[in-house]
Amino acid sequence: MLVVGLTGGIATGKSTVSGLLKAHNVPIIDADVIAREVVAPGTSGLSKIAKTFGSDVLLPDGSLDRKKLGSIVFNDAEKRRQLTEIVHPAVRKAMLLQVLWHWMTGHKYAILDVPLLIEGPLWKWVGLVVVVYCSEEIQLQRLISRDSSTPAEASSRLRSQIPIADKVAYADVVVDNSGTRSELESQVDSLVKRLEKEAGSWGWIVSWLVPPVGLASAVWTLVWRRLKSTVKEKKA
Ligand SMILES: CC(C)(COP(=O)(O)OP(=O)(O)OC[C@H]1O[C@@H](n2cnc3c(N)ncnc32)[C@H](O)[C@@H]1O)[C@@H](O)C(=O)NCCC(=O)NCCS
Ligand SMILES: Nc1ncnc2c1ncn2[C@@H]1O[C@H](COP(=O)(O)OP(=O)(O)OP(=O)(O)O)[C@@H](O)[C@H]1O
Repeated sequence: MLVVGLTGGIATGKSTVSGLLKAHNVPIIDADVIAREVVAPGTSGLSKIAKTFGSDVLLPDGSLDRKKLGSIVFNDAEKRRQLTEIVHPAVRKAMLLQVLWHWMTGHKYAILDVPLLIEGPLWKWVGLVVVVYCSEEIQLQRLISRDSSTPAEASSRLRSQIPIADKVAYADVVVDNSGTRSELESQVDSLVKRLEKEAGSWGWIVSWLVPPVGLASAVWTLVWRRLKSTVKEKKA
């Protein structure tokens, strides 16, 4: 199975692209959704957060005050590291289980929609990296208008990630979302065609029906990816 990493910078349009991919019946595993599930009321994730950041980051109903926690972690790299140390292992485990599920249910490919794919660095473990790009100016404008945030809040979020121009260097496919939504739609249509082609048909059926072939093909993809990532790291 081809596992595709979809990423970008904050507000470059990952969710918009994954919404368009869903309309093509492409299976999506959304890290932002999982990251919310693993800190829902009653989870060990939420208790660890309350222990680390204090009960001030909880709302009266016991759920996470996301705005308050965001204002802490997006202004302090050490606090952000503490939060990711709590949340990311649970997110990675849930994503792996979902990938296995999609493989068992006979999907040729699945998309991992992960905002921090490059920072992770999960990108070394996927077969194809797709980066949704727009300029930093557009990123800021869209972020401010979507979240009704102040320019300062939007900037601190943006600065807590690797700049989008640097992420592009890791991409196998760049989706340029600087233009209109209909321009984006036609790029997504081309992406789906490419995924269908890269995932193959007969080769994929053989790998699925004969698990040792599937395993060998997965190992080969990972070795190839490691070689490619070493070259990219040397260039960066
Ligand atoms: C700090 C939190 C509570 C703020 O919640 P909020 O609802 O305001 O934002 P939301 O979760 O929708 O995230 C919006 C975007 O912020 C960016 N972002 C989120 N966490 C981080 C982080 N640790 N570092 C950099 N950017 C981040 C991503 O681009 C994400 O798509 C939340 O983002 C969080 O729990 N972050 C840690 C988990 C995480 O890393 N999630 C990203 C996917 S694994
Ligand atoms: N081509 C476009 N033209 C105008 N607005 C757009 C376009 N693409 C996306 N948007 C808008 O920009 C905002 C950010 O897009 P989206 O939420 O898809 O980004 P994201 O990368 O998923 O963000 P995050 O990292 O916060 O999850 C949204 O309000 C969306 O409706």
